[in-house]
Amino acid sequence: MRIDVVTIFPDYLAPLDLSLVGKARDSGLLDLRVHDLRDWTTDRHRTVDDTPYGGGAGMVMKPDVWGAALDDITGSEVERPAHLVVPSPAGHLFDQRMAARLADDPWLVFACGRYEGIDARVMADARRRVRVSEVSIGDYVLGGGEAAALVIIEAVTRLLPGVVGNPDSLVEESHGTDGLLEYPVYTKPPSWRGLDVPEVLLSGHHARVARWRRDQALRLTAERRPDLVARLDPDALDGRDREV
Ligand SMILES: N#Cc1c(-c2ccc3cc[nH]c3c2)n[nH]c1N
Repeated sequence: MRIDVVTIFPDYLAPLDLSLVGKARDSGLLDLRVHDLRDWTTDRHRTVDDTPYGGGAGMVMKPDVWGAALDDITGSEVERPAHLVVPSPAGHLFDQRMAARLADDPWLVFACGRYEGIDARVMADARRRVRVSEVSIGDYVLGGGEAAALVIIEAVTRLLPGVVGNPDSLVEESHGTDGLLEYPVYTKPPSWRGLDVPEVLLSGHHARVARWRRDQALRLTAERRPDLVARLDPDALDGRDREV
């Protein structure tokens, strides 16, 4: 997979050199390139914003600068279709299912806005040539798209084949395929500051451990995310294996 990120704060994306995403880059599983939007400005002040039509506070990012940048980047490979991902508070809500869909794309280009956002004609023009998705990582306000790009890139990269050592670990986790929150986890010592690991986890009885974990996942999901419970398959709720 190739990922390009366009931003006026390239250093904001420095964490993508580390850990899981850094390893994916080093191993060649991920070709990630970060671009400074100001490289496409043409004035001596390297201006990327201007006042909003219709008035109002703040500034809007200029279409001509973004257009030049996206033309260069998305036009650089004809054999691979680019998918433009634009973090936006007005975007479709990002979730694990969207992460899985994006992980199937061969090429993602992130356009990270700042100020009051990117001139809407940039996305309208891009839609003439490439797939465009405006995506939000949640119902709160950030100062720009870079933090969202970090979140989305990490969630997508870890789903790429070969990135996570044990693919099984992708299954049993919060918001994984069973739609439940993850059960509590423990490691040595068996007792710590007077707090003991639940006995069942020390029993070696795999079926009981599995049942306990599912019960915990159901309990936590019901307590913390009743909205996810509403979406569950009723047959899956009791955790019994059934012949299909
Ligand atoms: N994704 C996302 C966002 C944003 C966001 C994204 C881009 C810009 C550009 C200027 N301000 C922004 C806020 N706020 N909250 C979210 N969940």
